[in-house]
Amino acid sequence: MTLRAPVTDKPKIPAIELKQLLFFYQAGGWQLSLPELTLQSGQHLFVRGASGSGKTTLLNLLCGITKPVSGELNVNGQPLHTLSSRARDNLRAKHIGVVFQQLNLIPYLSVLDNALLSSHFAGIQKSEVLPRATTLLNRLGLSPELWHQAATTLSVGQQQRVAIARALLPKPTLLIADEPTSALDSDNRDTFMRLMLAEADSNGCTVIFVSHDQSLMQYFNSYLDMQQLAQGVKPC
Ligand SMILES: Nc1ncnc2c1ncn2[C@@H]1O[C@H](COP(=O)(O)OP(=O)(O)OP(=O)(O)O)[C@@H](O)[C@H]1O
Repeated sequence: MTLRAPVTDKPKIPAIELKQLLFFYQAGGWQLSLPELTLQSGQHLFVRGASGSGKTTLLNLLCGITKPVSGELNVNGQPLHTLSSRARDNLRAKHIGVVFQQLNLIPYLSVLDNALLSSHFAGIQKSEVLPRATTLLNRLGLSPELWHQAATTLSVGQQQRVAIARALLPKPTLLIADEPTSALDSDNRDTFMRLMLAEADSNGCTVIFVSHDQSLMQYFNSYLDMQQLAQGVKPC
């Protein structure tokens, strides 16, 4: 008789797990010290904090642009604190969508080509991603007559939507967004937030969203400010 092992649910790997994380730009200067944070896959976290409290620094660490001075930082089970810069870039290209305040659109590329750029870096064929790109641009309110214009001819609010489309197209497991709604009016902001989070949810994507705008907290299932994070408070 063969005895089968009982069927058990695989333990889920947290989307983010950080422990005793320390980062500084120069020794003796400002430092970011975070005792603990765990985010489950699919969680949507809103992070707020005063100017200069380290929000952008934290996002740079989470997406592997910078590396902690000490401590552990695991993203989808990958130990970012041990990976080389190239391995972190690779992980970001394949699994992390990023929208920064500066947007970083390529000025001479069209709206469509800017949106497709992330998929190119993730190694996804254009023919495979094109139908999803056009659907997503439409859903974000960017109509076909805009797709072949240079991205920088668009309003800042439209450019923010191109940047979100670019971040979401390769179906990342983690979306990191730094003030992406700052140039939108309240109607467009509401549409944008709902679309971004619905799109993220449809792929089970974890979201970390940083903003000064406390009214956006209503869209999130968990919340932290930088001060609480520095004290090791768990998201509520
Ligand atoms: N490249 C850098 N070199 C040295 N110090 C830096 C650098 N970038 C940021 N800092 C410092 O690190 C601290 C945190 O900056 P950070 O940009 O992370 O804050 P923030 O909360 O995102 O601010 P804001 O809301 O104004 O964008 C600040 O004191 C800032 O001066």
